[in-house]
Amino acid sequence: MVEGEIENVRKKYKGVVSELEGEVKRWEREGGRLEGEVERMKRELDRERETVVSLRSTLTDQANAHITLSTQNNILQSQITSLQSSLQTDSTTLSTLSLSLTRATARIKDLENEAREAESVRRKLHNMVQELKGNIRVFCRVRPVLGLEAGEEAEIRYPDWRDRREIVVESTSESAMGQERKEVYNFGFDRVFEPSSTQEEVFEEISQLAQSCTDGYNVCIFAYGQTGSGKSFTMEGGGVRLSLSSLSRGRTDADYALQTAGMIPRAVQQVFRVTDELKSKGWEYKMEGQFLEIYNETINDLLGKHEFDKKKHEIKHDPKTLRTSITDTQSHALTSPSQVTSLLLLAQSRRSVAATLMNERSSRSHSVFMLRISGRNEVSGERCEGSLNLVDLAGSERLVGSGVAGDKERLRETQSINKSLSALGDVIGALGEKGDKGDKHHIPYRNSKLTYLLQNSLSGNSKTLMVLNLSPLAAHLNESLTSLRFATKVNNTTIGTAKKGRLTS
Ligand SMILES: Nc1ncnc2c1ncn2[C@@H]1O[C@H](COP(=O)(O)OP(=O)(O)OP(=O)(O)O)[C@@H](O)[C@H]1O
Repeated sequence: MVEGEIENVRKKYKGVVSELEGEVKRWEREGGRLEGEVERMKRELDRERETVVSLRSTLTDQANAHITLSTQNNILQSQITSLQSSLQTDSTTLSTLSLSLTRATARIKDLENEAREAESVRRKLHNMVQELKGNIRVFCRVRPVLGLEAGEEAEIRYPDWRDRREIVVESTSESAMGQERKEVYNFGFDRVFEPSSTQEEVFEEISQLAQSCTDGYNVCIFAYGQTGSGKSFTMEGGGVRLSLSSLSRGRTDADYALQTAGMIPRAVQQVFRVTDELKSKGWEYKMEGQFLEIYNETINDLLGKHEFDKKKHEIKHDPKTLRTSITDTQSHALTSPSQVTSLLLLAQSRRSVAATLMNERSSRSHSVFMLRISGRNEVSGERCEGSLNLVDLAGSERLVGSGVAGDKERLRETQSINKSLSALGDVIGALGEKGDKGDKHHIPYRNSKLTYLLQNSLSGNSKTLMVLNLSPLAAHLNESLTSLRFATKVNNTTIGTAKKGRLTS
């Protein structure tokens, strides 16, 4: 029974036991899992410990770096403070300096104005000296070396940089003993223009003179010099003859023509401007112009009705009015500078037509642009008459060599040129002597067409300027010296003080 009882109990608890056994196994598995977990946590803890150690050391490093940086920061801060203070000082100095600069600039402006005024006083005094000296002036202008001529220059110096009145020419020759001999020639004129001088600069010196025709003076401006020395360039300008150098600098024809406009267009422009300004003072002006050429002692009208002037012209001087007229020539009423430009172009084209027909005729003839001006002042009742004659003389070179003697036409041209140029020199010389001998002294105006044509503008009562044009080339040195001597003779002549052709009605 007990056994039965045990068996019953065993049966009764068998399920519980197996359940408990299952529970024990589950707990054993859980224990194993927890042990693994503990193992993993331990490893993790170790890693974290290592991390903490490394972080601590990093922290220490960072703390050290922080200390270094804050030290540097302090140093920089103090540097900034010191820079700021020196900046402050500098900006104060700068303000002082800029104030001094403003004052200095103003002073420079004042001084420049003073210098300009002094220069204009000097110019006026210079002009007064000129007036006292007489009314003939001589300018000398040396043209630049042209492209292909480089390396062929003569030795020419301009030592008088202030007043620009001297020119020194040096020539080297070989003596009979074979020794090199250097000769130095000094010349002085009223003004010397170096090759770099512009047309504007030349006109600045001439403008007062040209303008005086509006005050009733007779003014004569001659360009003298050998062929190719720049006479036409000076009187008429570079015109449409574009130089290669100007093209390469990208200039247009119009720019070049404007910049290189010569004394004739500039003088005409100025006369128109001045007469326009004088309108407000009651003056009314009438202007008329002629353009003549004297070739082989005959006069040709470059502005006549026909392209070729075949007429014979006579020069007439009215002793009462002192007016000069040339029979059968056209006198054009001048109304605007642009109309004058067209007339000049017409004259130029007629000269070049003639030049192609007759071997370089333009350099073998004189051209005379004559502007007559008469003014009337309705308010004051004054009247005045003046004239402006701008003359481009024939090439002054002496023709040597067998070719000329054989060439009849060339010989005749040369004789005509020599005759008229020496007549011009004689007239100027005689005008100089007239001062000593009184009015009865004979002036040989009739010795050439040129001097006879300009008789009334070449008296002691008129203002005369000769612009001597020189070539800069060594090959032309002898010709240049001859020209310089001729111009010196003219320059040493004293002719009377100019008188205005001012009449009172
Ligand atoms: N001041 C200057 N600047 C630039 N070129 C110049 C100057 N003077 C003259 N020339 C140039 O030199 C050359 C000769 O000048 P130009 O024809 O005026 O001489 P000229 O004395 O009138 O000669 P001709 O008696 O043959 O008429 C031209 O090509 C001209 O353009």
